[in-house]
Amino acid sequence: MKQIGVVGAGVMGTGLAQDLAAHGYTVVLVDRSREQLERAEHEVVRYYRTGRLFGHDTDKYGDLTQRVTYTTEPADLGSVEFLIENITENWPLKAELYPVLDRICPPETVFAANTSCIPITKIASVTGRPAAVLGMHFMNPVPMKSTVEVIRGWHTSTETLDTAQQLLAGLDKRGIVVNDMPGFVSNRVLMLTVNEAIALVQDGVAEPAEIDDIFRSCFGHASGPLETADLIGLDTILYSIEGLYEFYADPKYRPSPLLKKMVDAGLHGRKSGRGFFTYS
Ligand SMILES: NC(=O)c1ccc[n+]([C@@H]2O[C@H](COP(=O)([O-])OP(=O)(O)OC[C@H]3O[C@@H](n4cnc5c(N)ncnc54)[C@H](O)[C@@H]3O)[C@@H](O)[C@H]2O)c1
Repeated sequence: MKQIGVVGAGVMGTGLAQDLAAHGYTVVLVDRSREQLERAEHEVVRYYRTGRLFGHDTDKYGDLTQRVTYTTEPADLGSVEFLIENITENWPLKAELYPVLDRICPPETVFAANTSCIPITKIASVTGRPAAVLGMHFMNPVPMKSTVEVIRGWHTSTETLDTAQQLLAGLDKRGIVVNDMPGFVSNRVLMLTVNEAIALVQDGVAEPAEIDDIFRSCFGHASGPLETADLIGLDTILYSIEGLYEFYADPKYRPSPLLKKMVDAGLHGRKSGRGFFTYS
């Protein structure tokens, strides 16, 4: 497996392109926004130059920047052997995209959905290859994280899971396989925690820095829920929690009004320069 398609050049798609290229894969990176592709290219070049500072051998296979193609044309995915989809966490958008990918890619191409919460079985249902669809929930930032939550949809075949594990091995990562339900393991728990942390800010119980400090200092977590939310993107958090609310029809997933207000105000976290904290 050498050529990998990556659809969506946002936070996750860019991280994947960096990591795949650094491990010798050739990447076709697709986004509908030219501006996002330009931003992604800038980040890939920056990673090539600075990755070594974080102990990453970005030069192991030569110049990784030469192995990424940037395009707005899904038709350029016609010969990829494996595809990882990372577009906005929005079901209508994904439901429109997958049938297009299904027509373009060879029937044996595996489709891995890097979604936070959308059920894999639902994604597979809009393709003609449900056995070749699985979830691969990569963690952010992709090049820094060694473990991936792998999701087995209703129809996902053993061959598809094996192919995905092979790709992960090529990235020096390990997959933990779980069954399919909205939010899987990680985000069914994390989204509730983040949402409740936002409710604490809304209720004036504590400042964001104090909430995160409690998680880091008292529980020994590597980061607090609000800095994690900023890293993920508050828009992605809102889409995810709205998805869980809808899929489970359970009021425990009701998004915090403060989260909705911040997203409306354009405070999308680290990627927009401001969320619960400010970034330069
Ligand atoms: N941010 C995280 O920490 C994180 C972690 C794991 C998984 N995810 C999941 O990964 C996916 C992407 O998240 P992100 O944070 O990178 O989002 P993002 O908002 O940073 O990027 C999404 C990208 O998708 C593009 N896009 C939207 N519709 C498209 C289409 N039809 N065709 C091509 N490109 C399209 C947008 O232009 C944008 O560049 C989501 O499903 C999210 O839930 C996110």
